[in-house]
Amino acid sequence: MVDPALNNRVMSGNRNGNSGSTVITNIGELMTQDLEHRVLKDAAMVIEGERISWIGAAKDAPAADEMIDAEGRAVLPGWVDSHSHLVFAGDRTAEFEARMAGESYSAGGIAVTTGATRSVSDDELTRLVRDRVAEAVSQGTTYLESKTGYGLDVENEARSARIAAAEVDEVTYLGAHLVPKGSDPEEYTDLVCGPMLDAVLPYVRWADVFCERGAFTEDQSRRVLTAARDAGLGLRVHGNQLGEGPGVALAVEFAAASVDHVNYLSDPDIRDLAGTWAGWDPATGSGPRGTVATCLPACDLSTRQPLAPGRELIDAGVQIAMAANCNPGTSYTSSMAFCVTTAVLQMHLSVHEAVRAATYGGALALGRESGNDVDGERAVGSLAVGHRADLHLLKAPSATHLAYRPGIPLTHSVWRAGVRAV
Ligand SMILES: N=CN[C@@H](CCC(=O)O)C(=O)O
Ligand SMILES: [Zn+2]
Repeated sequence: MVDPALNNRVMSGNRNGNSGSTVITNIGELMTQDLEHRVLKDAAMVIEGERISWIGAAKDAPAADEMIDAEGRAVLPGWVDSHSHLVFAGDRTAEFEARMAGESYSAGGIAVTTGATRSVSDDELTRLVRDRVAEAVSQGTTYLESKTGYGLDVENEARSARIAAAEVDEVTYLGAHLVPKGSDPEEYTDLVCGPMLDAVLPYVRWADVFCERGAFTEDQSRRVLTAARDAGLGLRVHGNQLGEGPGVALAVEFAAASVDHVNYLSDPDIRDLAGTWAGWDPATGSGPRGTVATCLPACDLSTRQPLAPGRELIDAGVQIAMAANCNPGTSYTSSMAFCVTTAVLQMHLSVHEAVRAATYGGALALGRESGNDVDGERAVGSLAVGHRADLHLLKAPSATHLAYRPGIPLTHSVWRAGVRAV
């Protein structure tokens, strides 16, 4: 059961609202996803306020105000879901049914959701987003990004950004999701780069563009990325989802934090992405961060696209993230566990690699990883002293059960910024 009050963006203290300490002991497997990739057996950890203050062997655990016996269960970092589109109303069941009957996905369906989203009140849209965040948290997600992109005019994009900013951890401006019917593509791109960008700026940290046939061309995408960069936003790109195209190359050119989907990659795309990580040291997390390739396996299955080549990307030296891409068109799920299961069973990642992509990788895509405590906020996506206490206890002795027991809801309990959320 999720306490809706726990969905607030900034939280501190424990369930009782004080800043006492809690030791979680008798942890069967503690998968830290820290820089050393430590996986501890018979472990314990201590939470103080919103942070982790101690990690080690259960036998050495210090005393604390409260003691929780994990009874041999596994503990991992809460999921960091770095790609979602939560600000929407309505659903697209009919489109999904048609797709399962053989239709292919096209960007045009975004217009259906835009109409439904514009038609609901602020209160209703807020409730819908809040419910989706609660659903994600109940499955172990503790840090969540959402895009705008179903407003597609100045007023509705600003409204989406404002609502998202109150409900999720990171907001990405996606006015460049679809050219609305009846609009001239160049004039609409001007709007995205001008008045719409100005209107969303107070609420967003990132900007994105859907660079794909049926959405935005390479030139239009370049204009959007340039305007967003000049406005001080971090960048990401929806790229190479429906076919090979310029998305990855643009993301690399603009040093974007991530390029997402990445289903159709040429050899040069993979080589260029790997090149962005050449100066970064994975052992210390220092050096210039490259462009994360974000894989969205639930979306790939729901749109019947080939799964993103996560194995090849990792082998080439690219840092990857895994995200649920919750949205009504291509991936109506917030289940990160489903993505991890698919990554292991179908994309040939090890359990450790899949969990890493869904925790540390997401944090890397959002610039919130270890050693990068920007704006005074604590690192997320890995468990180490000083990091935000975002924990996911499984109803299982090891993370391997996520793949070994597909479809079984394995979330036992969740802490978000030191607060028991589930
Ligand atoms: N591909 C672009 N945007 C979303 C889907 C949007 C929609 O069809 O509603 C995605 O990430 O899959
Ligand atoms: Zn998306």
